[in-house]
Amino acid sequence: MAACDQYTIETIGIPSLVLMERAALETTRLIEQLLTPTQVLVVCGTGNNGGDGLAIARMLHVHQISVTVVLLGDQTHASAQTKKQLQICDYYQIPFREELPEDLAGYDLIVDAIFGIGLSRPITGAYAQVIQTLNQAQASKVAVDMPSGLNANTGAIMGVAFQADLTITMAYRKVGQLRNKGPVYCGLTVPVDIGIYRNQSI
Ligand SMILES: NC(=O)C1=CN([C@@H]2O[C@H](COP(=O)(O)OP(=O)(O)OC[C@H]3O[C@@H](n4cnc5c(N)ncnc54)[C@H](O)[C@@H]3O)[C@@H](O)[C@H]2O)[C@@H](O)CC1
Ligand SMILES: [K+]
Repeated sequence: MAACDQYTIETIGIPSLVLMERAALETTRLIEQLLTPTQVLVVCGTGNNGGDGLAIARMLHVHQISVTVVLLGDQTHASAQTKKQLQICDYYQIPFREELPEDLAGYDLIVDAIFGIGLSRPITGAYAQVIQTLNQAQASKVAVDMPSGLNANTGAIMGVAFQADLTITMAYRKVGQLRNKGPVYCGLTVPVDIGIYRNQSI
């Protein structure tokens, strides 16, 4: 998948931010159609999966759906696209918090945009605690691209993983969604077309 992203961005020339906007548009559309949420908690990391989450939060906000954004990690280390999405959220005066709200009972939807296919090591510490707390909430749960903590290649749990009801995944299903713990942690998996394509050699 990373090779397909790279090919689309570097060889075909579609900018990364365009793909992110398409990912967020498709995800927001499905969330609104399938779940009609009213109070949404969007939990973001600082990689591009988090950038998807920030764009989704902004699109829900523009559609007058109440959103709370939690940004985990050091935003000075955020990817370029995620920094851009933070600036756009600033324009819309969408505030973000660095920790989960005490009480999650008021949310009818939680969106997991902490880690996607860039997860590279087991999840520990504050990230692990956040995921465990989210898993206990009553709200519906949507994962952006991958449930955070699920290995995209193997379907193994990397310490802890977000337990999704619905996973909206970009372009193609990942191997890890179909193997091992993948089906259990993804819930229903829906691939969406965001303009990423593979060439014959990938
Ligand atoms: N490349 C692109 O242009 C696109 C990417 N997209 C999204 O971007 C995601 C991939 O983005 P990235 O490659 O930035 O990766 P992620 O956003 O999945 O995560 C990468 C970040 O997490 C950190 N990290 C990894 N494992 C960790 C752990 N266990 N504990 C703490 N930090 C950890 C890494 O150091 C890095 O900063 C996709 O899953 C998809 O959601 C989409 O927006 C479509 C376009
Ligand atoms: K995720």
